[in-house]
Formats: sequence, C-alpha cells, structure tokens
Amino acid sequence: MTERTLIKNISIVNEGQIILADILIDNGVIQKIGLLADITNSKIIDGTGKYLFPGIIDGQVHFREPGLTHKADLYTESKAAIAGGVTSFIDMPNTFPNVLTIDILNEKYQIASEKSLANYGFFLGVNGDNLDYVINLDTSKLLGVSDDGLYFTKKGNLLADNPDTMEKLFANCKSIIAIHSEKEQIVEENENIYREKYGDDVPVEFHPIIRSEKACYEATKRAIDLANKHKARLHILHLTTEAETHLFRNDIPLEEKNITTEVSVHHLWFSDTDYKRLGTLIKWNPAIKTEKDKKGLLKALLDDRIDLVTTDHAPHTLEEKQKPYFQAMSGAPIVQHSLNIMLEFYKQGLISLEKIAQKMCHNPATLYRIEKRGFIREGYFADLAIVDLNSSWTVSKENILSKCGWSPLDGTTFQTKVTHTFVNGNLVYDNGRFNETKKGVALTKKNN
Ligand SMILES: O=C1C[C@@H](C(=O)O)NC(=O)N1
Repeated sequence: MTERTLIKNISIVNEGQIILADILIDNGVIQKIGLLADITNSKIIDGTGKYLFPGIIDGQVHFREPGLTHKADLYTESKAAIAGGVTSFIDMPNTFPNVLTIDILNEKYQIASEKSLANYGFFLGVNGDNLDYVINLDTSKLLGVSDDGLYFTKKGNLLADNPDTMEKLFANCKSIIAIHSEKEQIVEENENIYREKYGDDVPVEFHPIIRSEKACYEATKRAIDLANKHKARLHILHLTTEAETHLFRNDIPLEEKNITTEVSVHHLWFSDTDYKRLGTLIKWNPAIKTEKDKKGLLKALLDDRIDLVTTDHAPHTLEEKQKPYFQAMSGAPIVQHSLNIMLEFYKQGLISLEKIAQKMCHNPATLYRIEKRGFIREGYFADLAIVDLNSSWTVSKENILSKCGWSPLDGTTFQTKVTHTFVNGNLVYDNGRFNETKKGVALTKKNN
C-alpha cells in the first residue's frame, strides 16, 4: 500500500496542454484529477506556482550493472535519475557479461528488483554470434518491455557492421531494432589518419571529425534502407547530425511509424565549441558535433522528425576519462540533469513545456508500448515529477549523485529545480531527501 497524497493547485503539463487542478494519488495510481476537496488521511502537497510532469522515461541509459560497478550501479544511478524527475529507464546491454541471452537479461531484472529506485526495462543485445538465437527467440520468456528493444551497436562484442548480419536481422526480426549508428570502417580510417599525425594524443577537437558526419549519415541511411526493404521496425539511437534529420518523416503519427529516432540531451546542449573547455570529459560516441548540427537537431525535435529525448547516461570514472584521446573512455553521466537542460531551453523560449512532456514522457511510453505510464491520466501509475520553474541552483560535487562523482555540467547554474518525484505513487524524492524503502518495478507492455 502506498500513502494517499493530494497535490493541490498545480499546473499539470500533459498531452499538449497545461491545466490548473488538484490530483489525488492512492494505491499507486492517479485516482482523480480535478478540483478536489481535501481528503482525510492524505498527505497534502501545495502545488501553487509549481508544474507537474509525468515522470520522465529515459529510453537509453548505461547503469553499468552487472560487471562495471566501479563506475556506477543500479542503485546509485537510479537515485540520480529520481532526483532529476526520471521515474523509468531502459538500460543498454553493454554490461558484463554482455546481455546476449535471456538468462543474462533476467539476471539484470532480478538485480534491479532489489536495487533500483526507479522503474526499469532492459535491451537485449544482438551480434553475429547470437543472431540465430535472437531471431528464434521465444518472446514469451522475455520480461517487461524487453521484447520491444533489441540493441545493435558497432563496437566490441556487440559489433554489427557485417552487412550479412544486418540483412539477416532486418529480414527476420519483429522487435524494435535499436541502432547506434556510426559506420565503423569510416571511423577507423579517420582514426588512422589522426594517429599517424599525432600519435596517441590526438586533440579531442578532432573527435567529431574522426567520428564524422559521413560515418553517421551512411550508417543511418543504410539502416533505413534495410528497414524499408524488409518492413522492419527500426529505431536510430542518439542522432547527432543535421544531415541525418532529413532522413526522418514527420507526416505520420508516432504509433504508425516504422522508423523512429531520438536525440540525447548532451547533443542539444554542447557543441564542438565546448571541447576546448571540457576536453575528453565530453568525448561521447557519436561525437558532439557543430553548432549547426545542434540547431538542426532541435529544429527536427520541434517538428517531430525526432521522436524522443534520451540521455545515453554513460558514467565512467574521472580517471578513465582524463587520458590521452585514444584511451579516454567515451560517455559521461547526465541522467540527473536531463529535465533541467530541457527546461533551460524552455526558459530561453526555444521549446514549450508541453513539447518537453511529449518527447520525454509520452513518446517513450508510446514507442516502447509501456503500459499505463508516461501520461497523467486517471488509472495510470502515479509516476510524477513536480518542478519549480523559478528556483536556481548550481551543479557541484556536493549535489552530483552518480557514483562516478563528476559531471560535465559541474558549475552550470540551472534556473529550475525538481522538488518531488513519485514512483508508483510513492514519494521517493522530496526536496533533496530520499525515501529508499520502496523499489521500482519492471516496466510492462501494453497488449496492443
Ligand atoms: O553509445 C555509447 C556507449 C557509451 C558507454 O560508455 O557505454 N558511451 C558512449 O559515448 N556512447
């Protein structure tokens, strides 16, 4: 049983509008939305002047467990997520061992049930070795939303650059094929050119030239051609170039799209002008690119060619990051600050609150067919975030919650603050304090 809570007089951002109302949370779900009388035995939160969002659903994170828990784990990173208003996440399979079988996948669900404060789903990885296994998978054995998410990337054990592997997967797979889209051959050719010139210590400013627009565009175009040819369901992860945005459509509703895409917050926030200041701390794959790309990505997000905002939260220790170019790990922690970043764009007049809710809450739920989450509706799970749009604070070591203890946003002042986060009706985060007694649950799937 969860505590009964009445949030009074709050601006509810949901499904294209903002309405001022009260909301009653009971038994884990949203019971009533409207002008409600005070109810006995309920905790009352005064929402005057504040905004209520559906809890953010982050469609791409790396919480590193099992196998890489010196960087992060399901407890620490879900806690960081909750502080940022993120109530559900879908985690990538490049943990160790790589998630290439149902047994390994189910082990992650088990660990999350014991440790995660937020709700969770996990991608299953695909490579040349487990391709037949994946194609013949009995999806009834998959837990949660996993049978809607297969992840195909291009490095190491999850390498997917082989044209025959790609063709076979697209021809046979019914699940969403999520792709990290960079053509490895082009990247390697560029790496060799710069290695010859600079040795190991290539200036990081060349990262977007090595992991080039061409590498991204050609991989994305190839995946789209394959998806069209085989009528497969394709999702391109973390788009980074303006050029690629023109490959996506906005003339069909999300529910009917066969090909979808997302942008990660750091590709909207940073550009190549930031490499000088932040160096390898913002070395990410795909790379942070130019100002023109950054603007093109926001434009495509606003006109619905891009469907989701995710984080690709990818923590590494500072030691792993502060190394010469070729040894410095790619990725950085950002899940705690994704809503703050998007709200900063709102403050600058670049995006509406309704659009933020669409891209971070409604669309991930629709795309991954997540049951009864992502919207503020009576009868839906009470995953909610209350936001103060006029409260500034500065990111610093003292308030960074990711286990790795640093952030590329250190020193950044945000003008908005998440004050409360509810997960399944439980007030898990309240103005800096956590209630860790209740754990998140596995995301379940809508039937149709
Ligand atoms: O897609 C990815 C993976 C991630 C990681 O570190 O796992 N780091 C990245 O920069 N991009």
